[in-house]
Amino acid sequence: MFIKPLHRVKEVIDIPGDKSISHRGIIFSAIAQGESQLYNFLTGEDCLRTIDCFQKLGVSIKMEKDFVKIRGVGLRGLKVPEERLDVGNSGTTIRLMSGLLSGQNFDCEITGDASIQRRPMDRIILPLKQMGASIEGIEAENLAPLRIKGKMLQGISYDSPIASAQVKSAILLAGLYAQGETRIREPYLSRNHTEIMLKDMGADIREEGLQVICRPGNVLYGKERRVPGDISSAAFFLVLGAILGDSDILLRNVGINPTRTGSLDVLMEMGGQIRILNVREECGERIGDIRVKGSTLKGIEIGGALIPRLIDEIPVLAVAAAFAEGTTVIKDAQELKVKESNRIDALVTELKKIGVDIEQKEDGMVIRGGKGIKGGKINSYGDHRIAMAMTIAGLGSEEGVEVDTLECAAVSFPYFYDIIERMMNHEQ
Ligand SMILES: O=C(O)C1=C[C@@H](OP(=O)(O)O)[C@@H](O)[C@H](O)C1
Ligand SMILES: C=C(OP(=O)(O)O)C(=O)O
Repeated sequence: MFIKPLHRVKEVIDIPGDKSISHRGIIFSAIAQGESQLYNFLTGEDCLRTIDCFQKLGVSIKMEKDFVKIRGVGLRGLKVPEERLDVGNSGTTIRLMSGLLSGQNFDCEITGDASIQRRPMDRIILPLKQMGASIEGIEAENLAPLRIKGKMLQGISYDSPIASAQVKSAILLAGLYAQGETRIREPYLSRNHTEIMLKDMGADIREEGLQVICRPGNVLYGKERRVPGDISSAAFFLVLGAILGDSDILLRNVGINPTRTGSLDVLMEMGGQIRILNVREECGERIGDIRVKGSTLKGIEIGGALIPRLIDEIPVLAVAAAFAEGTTVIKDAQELKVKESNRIDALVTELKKIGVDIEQKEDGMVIRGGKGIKGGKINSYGDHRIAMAMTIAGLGSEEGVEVDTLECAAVSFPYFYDIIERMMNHEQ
């Protein structure tokens, strides 16, 4: 698709449901007692895969008009699946489910697409084995497909070398089935939706700074909840509004949990005209509307504790940096190499092609901005965040950008290109 340059955008956009919270809504409701209803559930491909896996584990999950209805089977009610579970492109699904499946009283296998089969699983295999799990790569060590044999687990105290909510959540899910207490400590705080939702459903979970403590034994209760809009999806339009001169975009009902708002902090520090309005809380998650106006941006340094708070937004923040006066340094972000694609390689290669002065580093990149983006043809590597970030680059470019595959956006933002087409057809 050819993305033609826009000069300004005035829009009100309802952002689709948060991917992390939608996954957790299915997983925790499946092992709860009673029925749960999830409103504003993200019908992206990743979350549909999570539904499919739990249906194969014997859980009744139905898509109603406005919500997803899950009939919980209780902690011990999952059934042996008749076939291998397939998570598609979703790292969150395979890692969280591996923790859950390790503590069942049956064996099963789980896999995903080519990208999932390249992503590291040792980060969960190692701590889960310490808990007594039996989990191994079937074709290659520490890679999916995985064979998981249900075992009696023991609680552990684990110092995670990386700040990863997927690792933390896998261990907490195993901890629900373990004997004794489970503790996880991470170097920086990663998103805490698991802690918030499990607590809200009745689990004995405590957060103490960078440490989470889980005690088994409590029953989880199903309930009705509304999934906040995904700030990782909102970020594409935050950047678009900021880089296009006379723009004014209002994004409604966006999750602004402080463990997720790194992109807001960064864009504001860069000079972005951003206001957060109508802040409220639902089921422990903070929600607000975000308004962004055309801004004059300046380069900054992004690293350390900020990284887990904006990890999925780095592709589009790199686009913002191309429009910012001065230098932007992104460091401590080596995790980007093990996402759906190697996002450091992808960003540096593709942004260079469309005229950005960008230098690759081992743990990130340096962008000398202020010259904007010229245009050209890019490769998205089938990675949803790269395709959408390059689309925003195209809208802000001088000559337009040809983006190769658009289908991958459906992984996390199913109607992204409907919004983009509408904007291009009605240049305001
Ligand atoms: O737990 C989650 O829902 C997620 C955690 C992050 O991954 P890591 O835990 O690997 O950092 C993030 O990149 C991913 O999109 C979703
Ligand atoms: C990394 C991502 O997701 P996952 O790890 O669930 O595949 C993402 O959505 O950018």
